[in-house]
Amino acid sequence: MTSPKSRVLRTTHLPPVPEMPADARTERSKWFLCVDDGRQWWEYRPDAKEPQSDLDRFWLGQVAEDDGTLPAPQTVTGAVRNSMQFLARLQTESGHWAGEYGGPMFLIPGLVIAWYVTGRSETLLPQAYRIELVQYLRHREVQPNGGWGIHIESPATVFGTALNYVALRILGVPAHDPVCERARKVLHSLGGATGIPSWGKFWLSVMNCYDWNGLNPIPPELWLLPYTANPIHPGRMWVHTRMVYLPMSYIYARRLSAEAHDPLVQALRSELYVEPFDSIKWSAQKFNVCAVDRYIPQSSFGKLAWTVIGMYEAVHSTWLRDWAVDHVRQLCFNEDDNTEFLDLGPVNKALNIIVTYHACGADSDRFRAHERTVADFMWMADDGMRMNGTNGSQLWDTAFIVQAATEAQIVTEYPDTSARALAFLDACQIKRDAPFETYRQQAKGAWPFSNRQQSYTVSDCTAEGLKATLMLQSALGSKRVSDRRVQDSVDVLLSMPNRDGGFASYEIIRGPTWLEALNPAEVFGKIMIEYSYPECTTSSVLGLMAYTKYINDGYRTKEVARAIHRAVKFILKDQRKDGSWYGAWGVCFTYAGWFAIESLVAATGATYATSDSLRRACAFLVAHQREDGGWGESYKACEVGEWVEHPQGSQVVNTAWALLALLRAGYPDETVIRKGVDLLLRRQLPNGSYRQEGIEGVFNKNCMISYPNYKLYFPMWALARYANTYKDPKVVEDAMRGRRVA
Ligand SMILES: CC(C)=CCC[C@@H](C)[C@H]1CC[C@@]2(C)C3=C(CC[C@]12C)[C@@]1(C)CC[C@H](O)C(C)(C)[C@@H]1CC3
Repeated sequence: MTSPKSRVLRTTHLPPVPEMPADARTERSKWFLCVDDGRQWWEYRPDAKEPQSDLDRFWLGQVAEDDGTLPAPQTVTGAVRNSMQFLARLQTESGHWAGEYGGPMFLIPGLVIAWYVTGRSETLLPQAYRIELVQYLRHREVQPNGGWGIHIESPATVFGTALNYVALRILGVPAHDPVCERARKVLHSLGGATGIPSWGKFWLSVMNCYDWNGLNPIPPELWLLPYTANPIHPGRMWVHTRMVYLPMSYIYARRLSAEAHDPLVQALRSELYVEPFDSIKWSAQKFNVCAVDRYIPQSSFGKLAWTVIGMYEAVHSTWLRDWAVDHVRQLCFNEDDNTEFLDLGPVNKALNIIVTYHACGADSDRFRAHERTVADFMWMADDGMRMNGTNGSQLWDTAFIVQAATEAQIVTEYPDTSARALAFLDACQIKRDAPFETYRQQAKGAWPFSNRQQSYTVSDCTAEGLKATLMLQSALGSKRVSDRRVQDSVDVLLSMPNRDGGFASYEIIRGPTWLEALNPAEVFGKIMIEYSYPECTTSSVLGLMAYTKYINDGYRTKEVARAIHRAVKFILKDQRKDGSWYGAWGVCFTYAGWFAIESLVAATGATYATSDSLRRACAFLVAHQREDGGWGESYKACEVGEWVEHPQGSQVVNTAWALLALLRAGYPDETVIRKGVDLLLRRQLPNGSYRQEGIEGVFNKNCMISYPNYKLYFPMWALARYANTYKDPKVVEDAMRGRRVA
């Protein structure tokens, strides 16, 4: 099969998208979360008579904070029980905990553009979804001036504003709607869409309201180079980067764009810029990125390299390009086939939809399979519908809930919940390696971040899945995951240590650090290759230790011991002078500090009394405790790499991480710890849950991502650890005074 050569994505033969009325809403009581074997998606059933589940109602903001069903806790364990009671209400029939996973503000536009240029299928984005996507974008406008940022807490940027503006217009919001008027004003004040970062230049080009000549090339030929001894083969890049640039290179090579005479395209061309579209010098825009957007400074080496690649683009051979495009198309298909069309993440999902449409057509089975799996990424909540950062965080949340409940010694009090969770952990383990080539790490034996179908190995998810399984099997006295399968997961973990002893996210580090200078995505840091992270390293250490503790059948014993030893060395080396660790995946120092301390204590037997590293780590945390007993970090800490106080004060999630860390380290001053515990007790709602506070997670240093389930289980975990350490102390009255009531 060879790829079609046409460049036009035909859009004008379809009826125009009707105008979306400003008051378009769906009925909150008619949304239902469906699950099947770890998959999850929201359905709108306007005629439904059946009641929603607690889970549906919770995410739609309909669960009372005080429904009078739980006793006010008298002991810390009582507060733990209330948390667990609430969590048990939210478990899905699949056994996993589902949740929202929004935050990034550049995902919806890609999908909406893909929807527009591939035939506007009702299956891909049903009307109810489109209404709620618009609601979400309205809700998430930056206050007070309008526009959108790169994530929900970010100030407005060109990237967020231009792309979401296009999304709204595609979805039928007219240019004169106040939300669009405000966004245009913001966009124009930032210089208009010529200064949009490269991923935005790409999406606007697909919409044909930016010119492909204003974009640095994305040559598909790179994929034809030999892998061995070649540092620039894309297979050596960080998996997210290569899987995004793969379909981008197909679309770029064929310059796929909507039809220019589409009236919406014409309208957008006149709305997005401060100058007339036809007067823009496109080749001068390649490196034009608005200052508020840019996170990574443009290196001169990078600029030179991209200029050379640009020269190649001007003279490239057609037959080589055709060959490369065919190869790339096959790799996209392989990715789809390996992941049951879920793909690695929301960005390559939207891109692969376009590739599939172009290569196979809208009536093909492949395109249909793509349409059907879009819903896995969409999450409905009280503020409308967003696109999640992955197809869910099923395994991640479930593994932590299980571990928190195990430490709280309450899994046997919840036999059904626990049995279902174990069934999910069992089903979620990946049972085979990816059958089709896309340069993947071993997958057989791994646990993924979301579900088995998506099938990507992640080091720490494997370890957390393994730990949770072994703990739960032991607590329940039931064995669903055989020792052989546990050995498979040990194999995965042992395939992952880097030369520095640390563990990266999806794969070992495959490329040289200087590749980072070629990072074409100006808004993300550290994306070209993998890096060792203290969080992933800690989870991996603890996973291997759990294996030794619970199974200990002599399998690869020496290698396990060596991997643990080297990993600990990495963690010690990664500690900063001030005693902290920088968190790459959570906000920020409380997150990484908690992880690092866990593995140092577990693997070395270090105590506060014996270890200088632990003492410094604790001193760092204690120095940042706030007056009210809690800890609160702003997401800005991730951007700047230094502690930044949260403007709204203490956050329950940061407080829980700091407490888990101090308790694990054996920090000797109980009053410090108790003050933090009291803050968690005060903030717990009568139904056992907590209110949503600031954003919890991060990726690539500059984009934040929500982990709303964290507030439901990390406080519970910290309270359980406190109760275990201090023999279930009473909830003192002071702590409960001022407790929040709905
Ligand atoms: C730049 C692009 C492609 C954007 C799409 C978003 C993805 C890159 C993000 C969204 C969720 C995300 C932060 C995630 C991770 C990597 C990057 C992801 C997939 C990992 C798996 C890395 C390892 C981490 O320890 C942890 C498991 C917490 C996260 C989970 C989510």
